[in-house]
Amino acid sequence: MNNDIEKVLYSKEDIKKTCQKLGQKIAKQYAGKKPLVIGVLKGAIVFMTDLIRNMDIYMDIDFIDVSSYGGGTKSSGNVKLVKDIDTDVKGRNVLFIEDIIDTGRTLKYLKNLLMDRGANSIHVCTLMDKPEGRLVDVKADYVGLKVPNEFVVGYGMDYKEEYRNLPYVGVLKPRVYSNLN
Ligand SMILES: O=P(O)(O)OC[C@H]1O[C@H](OP(=O)(O)OP(=O)(O)O)[C@H](O)[C@@H]1O
Ligand code: HPA
Ligand SMILES: [Mg+2]
Repeated sequence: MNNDIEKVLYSKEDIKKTCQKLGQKIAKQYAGKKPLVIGVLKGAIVFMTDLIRNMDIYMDIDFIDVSSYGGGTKSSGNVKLVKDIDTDVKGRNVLFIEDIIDTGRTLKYLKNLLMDRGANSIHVCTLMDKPEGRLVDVKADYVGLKVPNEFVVGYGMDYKEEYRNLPYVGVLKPRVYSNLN
């Protein structure tokens, strides 16, 4: 896998520091509020497990699975709900955990969904933000690191379902996309 990477954008150490900083900041703001922390599958799994271990507060966790990239590098434009949460969100303070916000379509869909179900507040924490990719107007409340307008993989993020287990975030070599080895 390492051999498929052209450049590393953020190292394991960069990400570790970011998780500590974000976790402590969020914990301060949610102290006493017992948030419902919702991980957006599959990309957010790695980040969420590191982030919540840096938050010394009571919380509930749940997961929602949505998909719009179908494994490729372009958003289909259609956000598909694959698995819903099990928790009733009425009156809850919800914090979504995302790996990346790119076009913003996924986040817009998720915010609308829970607003309609009567959540008290909805905030979003993303490890990566790609502002130049934005096609709909949404912002995260907590942003870890910015990425340029390139397709990135690792630390939860995939290309064709692979590379999620890389401990850093990077860009793939062009030959990976052309399937040449
Ligand atoms: O801002 P957007 O353009 O909507 O892109 C961001 C979303 O796309 C990716 O999910 P994907 O649909 O690839 O599913 P996955 O997490 O299972 O890989 C990523 O994990 C975010 O949830
Ligand atoms: O740059 C990206 N990489 C992986 N998954 C993604 N989903 C949206 N943007 C990206
Ligand atoms: Mg994906």
